[in-house]
Amino acid sequence: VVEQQQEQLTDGFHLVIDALKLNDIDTIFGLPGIPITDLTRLAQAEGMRVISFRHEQNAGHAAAAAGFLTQKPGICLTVSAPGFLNGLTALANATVNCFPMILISGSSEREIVDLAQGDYEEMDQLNAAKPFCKAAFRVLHAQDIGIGIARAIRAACSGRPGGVYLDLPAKLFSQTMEAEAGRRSLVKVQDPAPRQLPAPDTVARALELLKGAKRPLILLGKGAAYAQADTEIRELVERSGIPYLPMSMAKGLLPDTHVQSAAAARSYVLAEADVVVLVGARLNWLLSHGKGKTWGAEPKKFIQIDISPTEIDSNVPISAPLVGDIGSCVSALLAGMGSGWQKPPAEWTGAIAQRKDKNLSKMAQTLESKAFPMNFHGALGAIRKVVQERPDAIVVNEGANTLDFARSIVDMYEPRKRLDVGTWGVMGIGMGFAVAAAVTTGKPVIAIEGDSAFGFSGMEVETICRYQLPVCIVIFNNNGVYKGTDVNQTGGADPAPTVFVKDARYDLMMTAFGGHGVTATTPDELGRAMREAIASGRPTLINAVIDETAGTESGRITNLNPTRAATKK
Ligand SMILES: Nc1ncnc2c1ncn2[C@@H]1O[C@H](COP(=O)(O)OP(=O)(O)O)[C@@H](O)[C@H]1O
Ligand SMILES: Cc1ncc(Cc2csc(CCOP(=O)(O)OP(=O)(O)O)c2C)c(N)n1
Repeated sequence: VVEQQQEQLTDGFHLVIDALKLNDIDTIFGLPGIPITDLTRLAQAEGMRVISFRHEQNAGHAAAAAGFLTQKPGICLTVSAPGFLNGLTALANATVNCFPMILISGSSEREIVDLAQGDYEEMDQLNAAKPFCKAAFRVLHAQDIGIGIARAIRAACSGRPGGVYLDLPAKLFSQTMEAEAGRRSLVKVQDPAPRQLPAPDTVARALELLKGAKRPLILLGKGAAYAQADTEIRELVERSGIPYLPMSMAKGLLPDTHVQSAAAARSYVLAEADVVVLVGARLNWLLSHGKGKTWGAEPKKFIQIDISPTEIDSNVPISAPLVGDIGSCVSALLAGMGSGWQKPPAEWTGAIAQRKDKNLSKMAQTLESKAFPMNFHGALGAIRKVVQERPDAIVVNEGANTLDFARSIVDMYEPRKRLDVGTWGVMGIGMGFAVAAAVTTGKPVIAIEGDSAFGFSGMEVETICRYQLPVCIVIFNNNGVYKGTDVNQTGGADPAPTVFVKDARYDLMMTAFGGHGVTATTPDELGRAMREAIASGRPTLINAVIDETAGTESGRITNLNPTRAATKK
């Protein structure tokens, strides 16, 4: 009889797993520990893929990248307090970048936390999370687990996607309830990201403005990549004949080699365009807030497609806002354009082509550099060729010079194949994004890493080896943060704050865990090692030796550094 009664019961552990599976979530990125260790074990036993990391921040970045790639919220699972806090940076980064993810953390008992009586890992996590996410929920009763997870999924995916926190106190997991009642309490979210169609008059206004443009430009942001409206976006560009500029994670929506890409003439088109169509791109710091010398002397007119109504007019007045999801907005524009759309004046497209050709031929010479030790351009010239051969590979990229140069040198050919530091410029996304890309797509992953950037998540090399993931890490080893030449200004024995151990052997980190490690000192060696890594599918780390005098401090954003006014010692 007891056994029968047991069979008729379920508990918090199983309800969490059943609720996730009911909503087609099959992967958890996390780090086990009290009170969620058994949840990770049970989830694995119930057929979910549980990827266990060495630091929760990397699990969180993986969950966010999985959200960007799949449009389903990536799940990061952590222990309470310090584990939760470690995941918080990734939750905040997901929210800033509009990636759907849910941070689920075990937590201490409410009655002890609220009386500040000193529980194990005591923290009011729900309130700590709220400033850094789209929404935050706590579940206290087993029968509410279904609705709690449903609310978290919808909050993460609907409207502007983002990070959501879900707080599950330890006691919840062992609560039991009738199995049938438990099943009925689960919620399958219907249409978590409902289409939002633009108002017809806003479409007409936008087309009217675009029709009159002499120097139009389309600017594609990572929202356009996330929207998975690839066919509509390509048709908008090609049918209109308007030159386009992809932001870094929108590269590959159309191949970077596309005749209408204006990326190699970026400064010219931003300064000279008269009407700019923003598609899932914010006029934030990455676009100089839509004003100033970057945007030239002539006032611009902006058409902005965005699912967030309050993004409109954030920095400059938007003449023709189109509020809705990108797929619906672009489809409406295409419908309104009809077939006889007038292409932009040849004077405009010709001027762009001229500048593109000049800049591309100048860059081509630098990519053949045989400098020894390698410089950024020589190494990236080799990587560029490998990515051209394997357009299906996913590129992860972080660093300063390593990031800035790779963004313009390494062409992308397919949508959602480039994952980088995004809106926040956060270092440390590398290995988490690489794990998520490999696990989510099964495709080869090429992580192009500055040596300092790699240091933020480097311990996940063990995770990559443990799951035998097809990740090829290329570390641009120039012996320091930015460059390796900084000198100690106090004359003391300590190394300067930005330099590392010279000629470090990062490749041995990979061999330490059974992967393949190799040092490359020339572009040919680098290219060969990458091709071998991709062909073998084996976790590989290539320690690419880069001239420590190459590059600049902070790459292209050196100007953001405050300047020292006082010279007083
Ligand atoms: N499906 C979607 N439809 C419309 N807008 C979207 C969608 N997904 C995200 N967005 C919007 O895309 C924008 C992305 O901007 P941003 O992150 O600044 O891109 P980038 O850095 O590439 O310029 C955000 O304002 C977000 O609201
Ligand atoms: C979480 C966080 N902490 C610090 C920083 C500040 C920073 C921006 S870029 C960077 C690393 C640059 O060194 P790297 O060797 O990777 O670069 P390079 O050789 O020039 O390609 C740091 C530390 C950021 N952005 N995020």
